[in-house]
Order: sequence, then C-alpha cells, then structure tokens
Amino acid sequence: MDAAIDLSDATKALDLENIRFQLMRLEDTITFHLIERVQFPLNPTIYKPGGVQIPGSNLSLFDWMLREQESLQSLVRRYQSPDEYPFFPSALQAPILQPLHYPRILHPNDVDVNKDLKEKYIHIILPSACRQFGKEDRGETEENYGSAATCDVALLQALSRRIHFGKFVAESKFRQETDRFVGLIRAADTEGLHAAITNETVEKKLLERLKLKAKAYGTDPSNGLGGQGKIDVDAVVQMYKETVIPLTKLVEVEYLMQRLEGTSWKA
Ligand SMILES: O=C(O)C(=O)C[C@]1(C(=O)O)C=C[C@@H](O)C=C1
Repeated sequence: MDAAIDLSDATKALDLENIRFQLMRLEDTITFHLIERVQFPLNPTIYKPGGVQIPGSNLSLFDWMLREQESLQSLVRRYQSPDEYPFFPSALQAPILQPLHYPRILHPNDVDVNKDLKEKYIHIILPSACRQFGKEDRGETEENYGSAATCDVALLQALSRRIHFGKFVAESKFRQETDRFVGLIRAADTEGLHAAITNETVEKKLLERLKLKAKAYGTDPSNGLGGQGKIDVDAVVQMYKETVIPLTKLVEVEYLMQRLEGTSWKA
C-alpha cells in the first residue's frame, strides 16, 4: 500500500537492483512516518493492555487500532500481497474486491518476525526517537493518544513490509549463487548464511543516505539545513542499524533455512 513493487512479474521481483530500489523508497516512507510520530509524546499508556479503557476489548489502544486497521485493510486485499504480513492474522476478513493472482515467487515458508518487530518498536525504537522530541521532556504529559497510535500503525506496517522484503532478497541471492547456498543450508550453517547474505558496502551506503534523508526531510526548506530538525537524525540511523537491518537479515537467513524443504536438493 506504499511504494509499489511489481510482484506479478517474477523476473522484476527477483532483480536485486530492483529490490534495493524498493528498499530505498521505503526509507522515505519510514522516515516520513517517524517524523509524523515524533510530533507526539511517547505516550507509554497506549501500549499497555487496559491502559486506555476500550469497550469490549482488553487490548492496548495501539494493538486495538492495529487489529482494526488490519481487519479493514484485509477487505481491500492488503494481505493477499506476498510482501504483507499481518500482526493479527485472526482479524482478517475475506476481501470485498476480486482476488488478485500473484505468481508464486517465494518458496513456501512460515517466516514472520512481526512479534519481535513490535516488541522492538515499542521498547527500543519509540523511546529513542521520542526522547528528544516527546513533550514529556518539556514538562508536558501524555496527549494525542489517537493521533500517536494512528502514526504508529502506519509506521509499524511500513517497517514490517520492509523487513519481510528480505525474503525476496534472499530468494534472489539463492538463485544467483545456488550451489553456495545449498551447501550452507544443508550444513545448517546459519553463521555462514548470515555472512553470505551480508553486503557491508550496501549497508554503509544505506546508513549514510539515511542520515542525509532524515536531516533533509526533517528540515523546513526555508531554514536551510542548519538548526534543530523535526527528528533526531541519530535515532533514525540507530533504528536501521539496530533493528531494521538485523531483522531483515534474520528474515533472509530463516527463509534460506527453509529454502530446500520439499525440493530435490534436500537429500
Ligand atoms: O541489499 C541487500 O543485499 C540486503 O540483503 C538488504 C540489506 C538491508 O537490510 O538493507 C541487508 C543485508 C545486507 O548486508 C545489505 C542490505
């Protein structure tokens, strides 16, 4: 529902340059959503079950909004797309739109790091991004619960999509160097797989680019690039360094570990 990648065309969907371009586009989406979120205080209450009373539900306000949003978006086929993973699969409904038929590009797998992502989002990403910008620091308390949770849902969904794109990256790398990967997978060498999918040059460039983006997107153009921006640039870079890239790599490795199931390579 954000930047489009053509998942109906297997050749394009597995072209590493094309995938990296999509990941780059998602940097923009994620940075903008984070800029929106940090306008509001950290608001820890909205992540606690029962923190905000919700008629007929024991969920936190954040989970409730995420669940309701997923339920609504399932109606317009969001979760038919192979790059979308719901946080609340039980909330999904049958689409009101005609089903789309995506070619099978990925090997069947059950890799899903959403639970881990949500924990890290609440306990690591938000506290570090909101610290400097949260109004608590200026002596104000919690406010704008609905607005903050609305931003959270959009941001978390974009992060999840970006991270699960790791499956396409891994499939692409597997097809490029099949013999090498088959050997590592057969040996269950997860460290070797981790090393094989890592490209330090790409990561370094990404973090440098992200720093520039966070500074540029968080600055009013009429003020030049000096002065206080709308977002803590280091928090954006940290988010990628400590959570987004590691979880993407985890998705890649876990996907590859399932890549030989049901194939003739699995001797
Ligand atoms: O672009 C790749 O090759 C990826 O695997 C993606 C990614 C990332 O998360 O951005 C992850 C691992 C690599 O070290 C480089 C970048």
